[in-house]
Amino acid sequence: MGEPTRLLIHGATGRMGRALLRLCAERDDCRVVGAVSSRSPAQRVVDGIPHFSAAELGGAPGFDVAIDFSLPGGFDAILAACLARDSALVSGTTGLSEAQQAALRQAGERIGVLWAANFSLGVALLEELVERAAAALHGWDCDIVEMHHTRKLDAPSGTALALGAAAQREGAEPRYSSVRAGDIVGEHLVQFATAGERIELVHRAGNRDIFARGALHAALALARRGAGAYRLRDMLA
Ligand SMILES: NC(=O)C1=CN([C@@H]2O[C@H](COP(=O)(O)OP(=O)(O)OC[C@H]3O[C@@H](n4cnc5c(N)ncnc54)[C@H](OP(=O)(O)O)[C@@H]3O)[C@@H](O)[C@H]2O)C=CC1
Ligand SMILES: O=C(O)C1=N[C@H](C(=O)O)C[C@H](O)C1
Repeated sequence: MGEPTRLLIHGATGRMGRALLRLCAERDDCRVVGAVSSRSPAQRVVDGIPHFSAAELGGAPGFDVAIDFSLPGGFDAILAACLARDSALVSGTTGLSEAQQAALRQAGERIGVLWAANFSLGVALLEELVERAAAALHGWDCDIVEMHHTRKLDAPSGTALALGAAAQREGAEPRYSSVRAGDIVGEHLVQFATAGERIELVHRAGNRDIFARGALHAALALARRGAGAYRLRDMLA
């Protein structure tokens, strides 16, 4: 095995950031060289990992790939930091604006970038199943119901919107419903309905490790690729 891939975790104190730090600590093919969050005190070192606040991002050490699970307000800075250092970026931050998505695609001309609304294997398959069902079910109503914990800020979820794009058919717009309750990690139901029958496709996340493992897999694969705007399915093939 070669040198471990150097990772910067952006959004490190959050629910996803903490899962990533824990999973990285169990592996020897990657090394976290820096952890960034909006408010981490300057020069704090936890378990040997230097933490930086968003304002100190420029002082973080060199890294091969940044993994970003933060908020849209932090996205421009991490993308700029990756461009400035010729480092790759894997992002799972949802609620990005059209302009931020366009900036990410443009960055793909210079560095490797990969954004996904959901890094679980199950949702990657669900998207394909929804595409297939939508292609076969002309004229059926499509409803997407997503449920998440009460701390989630964006609605509909990024995954619901991605599933909606997969379900898009001429003349039939999917409808979205969002539930925010308790500590639900993430559930997505795609229902196709017509007179007398319904099809339901459901994914339920039981913990955040499924997303963190997918993002780590994508980051290590992206480190071996050149510039480009990749999708998660490019890294699963
Ligand atoms: N694609 C996927 O598979 C998944 C995507 N997500 C998405 O990931 C994102 C994070 O989710 P979650 O971990 O639950 O959120 P949390 O609120 O738990 O964590 C957010 C993290 O981002 C940091 N942060 C906030 N603003 C900034 C900023 N301006 N600059 C740098 N860091 C910042 C916070 O730092 P501080 O604590 O200091 O404020 C914190 O570390 C959300 O957009 C969520 O929808 C979540 C799960 C899976
Ligand atoms: O914020 C979350 O928690 C999640 N966000 C993602 C989304 O918006 O789809 C993925 C997952 O459902 C958890």
